[in-house]
Amino acid sequence: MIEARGLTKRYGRTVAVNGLTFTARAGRVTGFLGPNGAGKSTTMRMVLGLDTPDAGDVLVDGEPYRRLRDPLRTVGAMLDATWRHPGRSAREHLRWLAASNGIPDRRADEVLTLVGLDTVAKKRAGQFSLGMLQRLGIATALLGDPRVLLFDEPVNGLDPEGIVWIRRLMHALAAEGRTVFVSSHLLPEMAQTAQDLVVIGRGRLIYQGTMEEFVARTSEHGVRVRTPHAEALRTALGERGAQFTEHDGALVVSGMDSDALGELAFTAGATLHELSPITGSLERAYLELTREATEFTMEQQGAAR
Ligand SMILES: Nc1ncnc2c1ncn2[C@@H]1O[C@H](COP(=O)(O)OP(=O)(O)OP(=O)(O)O)[C@@H](O)[C@H]1O
Repeated sequence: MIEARGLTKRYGRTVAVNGLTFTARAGRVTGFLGPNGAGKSTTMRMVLGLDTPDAGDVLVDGEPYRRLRDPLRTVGAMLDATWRHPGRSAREHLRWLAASNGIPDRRADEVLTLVGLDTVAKKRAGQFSLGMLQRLGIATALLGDPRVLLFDEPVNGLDPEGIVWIRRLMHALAAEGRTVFVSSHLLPEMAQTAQDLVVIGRGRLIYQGTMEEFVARTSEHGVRVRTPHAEALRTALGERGAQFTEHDGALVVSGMDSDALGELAFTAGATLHELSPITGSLERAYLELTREATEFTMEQQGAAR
């Protein structure tokens, strides 16, 4: 489990993280989302003791990182997959890390097999592709068999096969009871990977809860229709008191399901070229929520002046 309480970090006049409180639970994949510069990387660095908070604290399985007796066995992370020792092979790199942390040599081979790099274990990491480096970064995070895992943008630059592989791996790690905390800008991918969400904007918490609730609570639902007889349908909708908006030659009707709308169109003599229910999506919910947060913060700043 990761527990942040009132976590705050300033860089000069920039408040990168501002009173952030959240929990990432064990046995779940928690997506960490926010616009560029929202404070995600800074938060992750504080979880890992690489940055010191100005206020608040963050606990990993009940302890601040710096008090962990066996950090690599408690928490593993991949923050920047492009780092590697160019002259060392993947196996040498992992064995060196294992040796300096009291982890047996054979664990290096185990994690290389786990991430599918066993056939290139002796190749120098300087010659690795981005996808191979991502896998090596994940192998490094898994080396100490930790209960808590952090991944910052793990699917960046991966091909579709690599993306599916990472998604499955994260689900498997969470199913083993581990805490998996992952940031990504790829919302459709996150929608399939994360079970819980922590969303931040300008260093503050915007949402914490399940993916399902996030999408259901914030997203608009409705039915999209296209018809060459739009006027007839508008009149019928008006008589029924239904709410609708118009986008790109289509009507988006709320408060009616597609069955009722299809019947109404039929009675109004409006031929339908499209009748599609709009269900919530992570992308839509995310855009709505982060936009509000940005506007709110800007208003606050304006009022303070
Ligand atoms: N070492 C630093 N020195 C000064 N300012 C910093 C430093 N690190 C981060 N910041 C600032 O803190 C804010 C939060 O940055 P951070 O990198 O944590 O955001 P992020 O959510 O990870 O963004 P992105 O999605 O673009 O990676 C930004 O305004 C950034 O410019």
